[in-house]
Amino acid sequence: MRDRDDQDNTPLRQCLENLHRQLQRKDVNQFFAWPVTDAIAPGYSQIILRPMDFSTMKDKLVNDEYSSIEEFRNDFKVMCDNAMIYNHPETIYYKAAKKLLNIGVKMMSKDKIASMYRSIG
Ligand SMILES: CC(=O)c1cc(-c2ccccn2)c2ncccn12
Repeated sequence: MRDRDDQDNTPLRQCLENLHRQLQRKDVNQFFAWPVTDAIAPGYSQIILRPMDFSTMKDKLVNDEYSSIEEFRNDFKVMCDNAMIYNHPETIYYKAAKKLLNIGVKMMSKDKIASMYRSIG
């Protein structure tokens, strides 16, 4: 029986905590820190059917809802893609999402993920 502590410091969990921290540091304006609300983005919940943000990703991480780095990377990509769907290309949000996505794709390339799995054994 694995107690709570065991689940806290599995190699995958440590890897995801590290990736989450590194990626969130790149969101200097904290545009992606919290769920986007209809109050700040009119009609958002009608247009974006699968919202995602760093706080939700952290909750999923803490609740061990990610069984792989690829699942984590998918949520990250959804978060960035949402911003490029809802916002026009000339907005600060679209540009921030494009830049963040580029950083994340490099940080979580197939090769990088393979080497992470090798390092976490
Ligand atoms: C990520 C995103 O689409 C976003 C974040 C924000 C945001 C996030 C934090 C503070 C202010 N605005 C936002 N505001 C209007 C339209 C879209 N957004």
